[in-house]
Amino acid sequence: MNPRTRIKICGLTREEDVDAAAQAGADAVGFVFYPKSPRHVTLSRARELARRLPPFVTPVGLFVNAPLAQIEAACEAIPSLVLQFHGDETPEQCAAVRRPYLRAARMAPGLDLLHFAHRYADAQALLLDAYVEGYGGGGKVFDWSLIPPSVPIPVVLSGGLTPANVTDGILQVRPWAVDVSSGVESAKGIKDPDAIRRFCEAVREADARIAAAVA
Ligand SMILES: O=C(O)c1ccccc1N[C@@H]1O[C@H](COP(=O)(O)O)[C@@H](O)[C@H]1O
Repeated sequence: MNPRTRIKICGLTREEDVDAAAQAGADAVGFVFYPKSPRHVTLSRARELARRLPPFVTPVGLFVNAPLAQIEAACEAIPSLVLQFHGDETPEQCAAVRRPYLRAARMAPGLDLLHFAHRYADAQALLLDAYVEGYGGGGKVFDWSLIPPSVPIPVVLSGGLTPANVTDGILQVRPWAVDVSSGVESAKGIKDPDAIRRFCEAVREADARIAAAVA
């Protein structure tokens, strides 16, 4: 049983959003290094933002088909960085950086998730996202019933989560963690502190209901 669903808030670009996520109880925050994203941050900007994080809040660097040198430079600049591969990276490319990583699985119908998990067995977690044009951050929910019951790697549920649907998502999927970007924004790349707070409260609501059900 997962006693506490971990929370990642992704796509942070501003100091106040980093502070809001940490204060609301986020376990991780994501910095998007994909240049085509409206949430893209430069390495120096991400380093400034990561320096604000209190202890035990993990910075995550999101990459889409980035060159190895760029990923290594990010790891050097932000020593505690965990990686999120959200493109077409092979298992060998993910492993080459020698860092803990999350591997995004874009949930198109027909994807064999167990086979995918087997290929990326070195990943710390599989991050399940809706299939959208442009790789991610699309605010689209996928059909959670496509997730097989026994994925052998921890699952991070993602894709179109909001304060209104995350409780249901956790109760249905029972993921290790949840990840949100557009569902807590007032504009692309601009987080809404109240939405972040409500999102985290909705996660705790799910955890409380799960705990009550097993008590
Ligand atoms: O946030 C982005 O712009 C982004 C760009 C490219 C790949 C992934 C991206 N974000 C990730 O997408 C999922 C779902 O986001 P949303 O909550 O549906 O907006 C999430 O893991 C983000 O980290």
